[in-house]
Amino acid sequence: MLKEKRYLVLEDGTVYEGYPFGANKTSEGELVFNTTMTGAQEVITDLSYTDQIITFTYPLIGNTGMNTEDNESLMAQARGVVVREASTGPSNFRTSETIDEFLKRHDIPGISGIDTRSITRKLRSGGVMKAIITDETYHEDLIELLQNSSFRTDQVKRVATKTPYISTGPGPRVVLIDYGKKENIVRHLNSFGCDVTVVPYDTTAKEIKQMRPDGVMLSNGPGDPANIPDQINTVKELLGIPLFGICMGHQVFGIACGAKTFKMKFGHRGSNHPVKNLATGKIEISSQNHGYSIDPDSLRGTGLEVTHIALNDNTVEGLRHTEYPAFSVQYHPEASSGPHDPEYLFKEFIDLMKQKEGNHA
Ligand SMILES: NC(=O)CC[C@H](N)C(=O)O
Repeated sequence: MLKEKRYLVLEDGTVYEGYPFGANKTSEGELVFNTTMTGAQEVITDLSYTDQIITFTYPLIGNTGMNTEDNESLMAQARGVVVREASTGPSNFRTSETIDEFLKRHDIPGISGIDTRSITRKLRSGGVMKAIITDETYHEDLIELLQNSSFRTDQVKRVATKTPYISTGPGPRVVLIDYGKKENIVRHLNSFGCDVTVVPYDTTAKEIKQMRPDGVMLSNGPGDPANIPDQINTVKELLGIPLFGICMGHQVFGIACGAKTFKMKFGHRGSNHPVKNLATGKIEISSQNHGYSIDPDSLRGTGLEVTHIALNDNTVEGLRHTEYPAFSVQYHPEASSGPHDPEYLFKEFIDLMKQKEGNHA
C-alpha cells in the first residue's frame, strides 16, 4: 500500500513532501529550527513556541517516548512538528505514549521524512519564514496565502494563566508574572524553597506590591515582547523589588529600563548554546529558545550592563541593573532536560532577595 503524503509548504515557494503523523489538520505557523538532541517533549510543550512550527535537526525524535512528568505546560501550543524520523517504538521506563499519540492528543500535526538540514540551511540564509503543514495539494494557493497573511500578536494573552495560583514553599515569597511560563521555572523556584504565586500577565504593579513579595520573577513567553506594552510599564513600576527575568522576561525587563529589542534572522533554539559570563570569564552551555534579542546599542543611559554574551554571535545574553536589584538572562537556567550550568542564577536571585531583606532590617 502506498503511504499517505503530507506537505510542508514554505512562504518562499519551497514544498517538502513527507509523511503524516500527529493530528490530521492543516496548520500554519512561523517555521523555526531547534538543534537539541534530547528533550523534544519539553520543547513541544514550551509555550514560547506558540504559533510556531518546530523543525528538529536531530534525525530521530521521540525514541524515549513521551511521559507524564516532563511537560512544560498542560496543552502544547506549537503549530506543527517537522522531523526526519518520528520514532514508532520508543523505549524508556517512563514512556506513556509515542510522539504520534502525543501530538494527536495535543491537536498538533507532524510531518516526517523531511530533510531537516535543508530547511535549517534555508532558514539560516533567508531567515525564519511562514509555513504550512497540509495534506492538500493546491500549493500555489497556499503560498499566496502565506505571503499575504500576517501573524497574530495575542499569544501571551492566549496562553498565560487566567487566574493566580500558589505553589507553596517555606520562602522567600516570589510573584511569578506568567507570560507563558515553563513549569520548570516554578519547579526550580520551589526547589530553592520559594513560595511562588503565579499571576496573570496583566496583573498590575499595584496588585503585585499588595502581595508584598520578596522578589518578582518574569517568565519566558511567546511572540514579540513589544506586543505587551502595558506589561512593560508594569515592570517599570516594580523596579526596586528584587527581580529576575528569563527570556521573554529578560526582554521585558530590558525594554522597561529603556532598551530596545530586534527580531533575529533565525534566533537561537537548541540546548548547547555557549554563553560567556563576563564577570567570571566562565563559559556556560545553555538551552535557548528565542527569536528576539536586546539591541546592545540601545543600552546607553539605561542603567543596564551586559553580564553575559552568546559566543556564537556575540548577542546579549544577560543584563543587570546598576542601581536596582534586578537582573535577567536570555537563556534558560531552568532548562529541562538540561544543561544545568546556569542553575546558579536561581541562587543569585535568592541571595538578592535575602540581601534586600537585610537592608530593611
Ligand atoms: N523563550 C522565550 O521566552 C522567548 C521570548 C520571545 N518570544 C522570543 O522569541 O524571543
